[in-house]
Amino acid sequence: MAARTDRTTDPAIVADLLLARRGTAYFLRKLKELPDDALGEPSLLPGWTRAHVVAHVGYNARALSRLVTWAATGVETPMYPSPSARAHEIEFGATLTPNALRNLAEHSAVHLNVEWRDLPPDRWAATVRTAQGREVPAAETAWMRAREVWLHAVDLGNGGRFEDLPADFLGRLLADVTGTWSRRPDAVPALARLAAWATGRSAGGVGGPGFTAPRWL
Ligand SMILES: O=C(O)/C=C/C(=O)CC(=O)C(=O)O
Repeated sequence: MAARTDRTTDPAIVADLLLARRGTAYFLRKLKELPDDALGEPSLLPGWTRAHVVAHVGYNARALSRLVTWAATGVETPMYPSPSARAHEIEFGATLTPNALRNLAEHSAVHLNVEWRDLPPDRWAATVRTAQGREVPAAETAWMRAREVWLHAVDLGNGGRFEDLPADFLGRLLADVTGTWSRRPDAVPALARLAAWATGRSAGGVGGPGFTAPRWL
């Protein structure tokens, strides 16, 4: 019997799927390195334990699987019923046992992978709506997942570093951030500081006391 592989052969989608899958492997590796009793400790995200991060990453895979199902069937299947349902689910997830959390992270990733694998080539262009209300082609789910797994691997706070993340991921992440900031007047000061630093015109760096990066997602 032939091995089952992705039905899409579009080079851009194949590359994004690879980035998401490598990020998932990295996240799951950082999770495996954590002993059970470390999951209740704070993550690098304010107000979230590592258990919150793991629950969020698991539920994100389920939410993205719903978008892929939407693309496959044409039946609207939102990521989450509402922002409060999303927040409630993460709070609930953070109370799961370490074993259940590990299962959630792994099984949801496998499920998303199968949904991607089986999505017919012509359905990757189908429009779906994200939890932020953005209308995007289903192909964007691969990049959305890559962003979640690479960033939240660092947020686990057990040694994951931006320096370990692939350069193509970092470049695209910054393009996402600066793209969002350039459309938001309140974020222009941050954009200006970043541009000054990146072009070698600000020896003082980007941040500083009392200067917090504006939201980008
Ligand atoms: O990229 C977007 O428009 C939305 C992304 C998310 O909502 C990712 C999450 O924060 C999540 O799945 O909970």
